[in-house]
Amino acid sequence: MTDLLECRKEIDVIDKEILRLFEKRMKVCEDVAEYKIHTGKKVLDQKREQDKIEVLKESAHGEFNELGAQELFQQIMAISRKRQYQLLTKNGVENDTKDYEMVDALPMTGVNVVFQGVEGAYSYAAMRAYFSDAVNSYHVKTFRDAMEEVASGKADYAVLPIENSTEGIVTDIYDLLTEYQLYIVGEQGVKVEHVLLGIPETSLDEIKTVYSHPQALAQCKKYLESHPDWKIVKTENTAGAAKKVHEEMNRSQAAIASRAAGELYGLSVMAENICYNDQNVTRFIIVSAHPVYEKSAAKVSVCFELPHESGTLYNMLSHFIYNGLSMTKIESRPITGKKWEYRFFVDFEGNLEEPAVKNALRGLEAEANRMRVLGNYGQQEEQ
Ligand SMILES: O=C(O)C(=O)C[C@]1(C(=O)O)C=C[C@@H](O)C=C1
Repeated sequence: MTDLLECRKEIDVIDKEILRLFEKRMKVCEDVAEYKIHTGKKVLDQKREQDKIEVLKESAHGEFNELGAQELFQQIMAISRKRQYQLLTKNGVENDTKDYEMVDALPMTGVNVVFQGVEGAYSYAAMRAYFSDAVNSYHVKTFRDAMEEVASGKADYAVLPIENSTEGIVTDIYDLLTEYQLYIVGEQGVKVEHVLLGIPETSLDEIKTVYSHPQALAQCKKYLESHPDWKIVKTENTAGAAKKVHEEMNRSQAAIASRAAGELYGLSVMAENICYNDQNVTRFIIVSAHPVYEKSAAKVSVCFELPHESGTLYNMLSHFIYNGLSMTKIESRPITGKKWEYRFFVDFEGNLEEPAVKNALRGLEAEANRMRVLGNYGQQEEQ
């Protein structure tokens, strides 16, 4: 029988040799980086990598080692690229974020701010919480309209809901973010406490129809399930539902919306705390046409598409891990016109000024099919 200690000793010697050769190889890669910095040649050369893998596989013995060699050298070359991205950053080679401008603080007074919905909507509450009273605010009917207002320059900022802690992401906003060349410059959380609103002095057994936005209906689904005979009707926003009940003055109608919307439209609260999650918060983003970020910005949002190949997502995420960046969120959305292909949205902690962030973005930019930095915003969470 072979001796384990002997085997381990032999492995230690081999590993030392592998490490010596790895470091030797990395030194050569640094020379390659220098060449690429001077010539502007791209770090990633897929053809060269494929050719190398083929040659190495041919030299390997047996199927198992062929696959092993492929995986090993793919990793070695991925590390080589990451070292090269670091050197490019160190040498001040510009990347995709070169148009981003850092500011001490965003202009917040005398600006035009658009939100979707009507007054009394949660977007309105988010707008009020984020901006001072010194802004000119107005509302539009749809999320797309809000995006258009910013894209055309009529509004400086739009306030849009992107995620709810109970129901998850607002998919329309994710899709619109890829359609419009706009930037996330801020975020605001709003605690969402839905109530059932009706005509004053109406009782629950008079209700036949309940109006609200699909997200609010979903957040209150347990409550609605306890009233199976009610007809549920979707509206464009919660405050709009309250407005409708107020305008139609029909005692059989009720709306699910905020207490503030009820006050605005003179409706009574018929049931409180009807959302099944009492930690129900909606996160809103502040969108601008200008790629700016505040000095204190602590969160980066990116989106990218990937080739339909095994391991591509793993490779992309390795850029965050390798650069010590903490990923706080990942989402995917189907790409229209490309069946079973997805666009990924990742949030991670950092500021565009940090070398680690620059390195990771450089890697994503070079290795994803399409990559865009959606914004750098948000404050560091208080400890
Ligand atoms: O040969 C190059 O151009 C390199 O940058 C070196 C290297 C490697 O490590 O072998 C790394 C990245 C390229 O995608 C291809 C190969």
